[in-house]
Amino acid sequence: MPSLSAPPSVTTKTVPRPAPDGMGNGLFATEAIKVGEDVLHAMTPFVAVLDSPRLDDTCAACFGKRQMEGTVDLKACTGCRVVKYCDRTCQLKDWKFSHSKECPIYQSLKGRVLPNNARAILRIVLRANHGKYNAQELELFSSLEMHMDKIQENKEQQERITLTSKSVKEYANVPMSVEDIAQYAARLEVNSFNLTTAMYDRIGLYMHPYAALINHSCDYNATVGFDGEELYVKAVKPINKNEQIFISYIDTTTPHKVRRNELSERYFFQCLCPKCSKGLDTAEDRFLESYSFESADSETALETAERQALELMKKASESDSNPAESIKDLESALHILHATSAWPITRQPYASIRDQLILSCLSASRFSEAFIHAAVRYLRIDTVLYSPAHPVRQVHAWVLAKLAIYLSQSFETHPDDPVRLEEYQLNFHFILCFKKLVAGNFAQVNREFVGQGLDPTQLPAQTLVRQAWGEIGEGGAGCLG
Ligand SMILES: C[S@@+](CC[C@H](N)C(=O)[O-])C[C@H]1O[C@@H](n2cnc3c(N)ncnc32)[C@H](O)[C@@H]1O
Repeated sequence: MPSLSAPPSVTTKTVPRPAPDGMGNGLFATEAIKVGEDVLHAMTPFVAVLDSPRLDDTCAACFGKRQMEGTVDLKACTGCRVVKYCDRTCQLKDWKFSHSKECPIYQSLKGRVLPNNARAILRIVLRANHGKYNAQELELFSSLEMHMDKIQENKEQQERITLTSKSVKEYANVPMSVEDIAQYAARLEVNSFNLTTAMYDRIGLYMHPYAALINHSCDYNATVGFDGEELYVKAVKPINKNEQIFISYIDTTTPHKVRRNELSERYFFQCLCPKCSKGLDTAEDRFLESYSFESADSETALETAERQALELMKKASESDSNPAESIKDLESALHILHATSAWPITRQPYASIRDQLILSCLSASRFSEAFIHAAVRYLRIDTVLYSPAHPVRQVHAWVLAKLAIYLSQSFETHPDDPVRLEEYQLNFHFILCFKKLVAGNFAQVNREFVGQGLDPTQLPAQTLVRQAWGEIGEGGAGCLG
């Protein structure tokens, strides 16, 4: 192994070294790290690009950070009209990073927008060929696992990578072979992160060759988050000196079989973490034990329910569906799972359907309903699915607190006022910036409730909401399915 170390733009309490159990290299703690502390902080990405639908509503330089802090009128690049920026500062930054090289290429495509992975590979190729990476960054990148042998066994994946690499070579017009570009593409597939907002919504892909050294465990001790273009890895469990850092590459709230398939398809390994070693004996899989199979068809009934619920969830997430239609579909999906009498509210896809339903309710200004589902999620679901310090729990806690405050103040006193959703969401975003989130904890949320004179059982005359709190308190959340 070449001597790998963190580039100067990274602050970290880790060191890379070979990891056990065929994991390749990994990162190990150089000192004890407390819950909530930074494991790693990278100031800039090796490459980061927005997903195509986000090009229109998110700044391609700060990735929405400035939009969270106040109203920003995004302006399209006058050259290519593909990317948008908050202002000249953001534009100049991206121009220097690599847009000066890619802008003429985008222009030549005459309105056709390359998919996100092609845009990312193009950026890496252009930057590498113009000497914009230092030797240390390139050495780290070249050391990363790419599983070329496995990719070559998969005809579809191989063809996709070759096709993208050929196009990138043609557009970039650089003295690099298609094979070398294909290696960049393969490394990107295995090593990129989902770039997310502070609300953990995916907006693009992000690659950092030092952070990419972190291996996966479904029983992880750290999580990744973003503040604009900065990447943070925070401890969600106490980490001892010399202990390996683990994050989760996938949604670990899904059953064992789903996790195993996702990890082997995209990352080519079998997870041997403590959670996977338990096989079916975990909260995600144990639910069938209490289900009495009366006939051979019973298991099929559960599978049918799951399929129908997933279909409705997919339909609801299609970009052109209006929020009221989505709410109907998502409620039907919840009812299908609830009607099996065997599906705990913590088992996927129940939890994800509810997450989506909360977003649809907010988009449709149906805040009482959003509140009820947010309360069930915070009190009954997150406590099972996530460790107490997990940032997702903090995002959900803030959403709940803000909804409670909103419902108790504005909603009650001005029932006829049209709700200005933009303002409302902006307010959310402002509060939910990543640094604040991870520094926060549940006591803070509770203090906010109390500080606002809010006892959830004493909320104003919102019968539905008060009733829901009562039901949750009595452990009756299942009836909200
Ligand atoms: C993002 S890279 C992590 C860094 C990698 N270990 C390396 O040396 O380049 C992902 C790859 O690491 C390996 N890996 C990560 N977590 C693993 C685990 N829990 N068990 C086995 N291999 C793992 C797999 O080869 C996977 O495709």
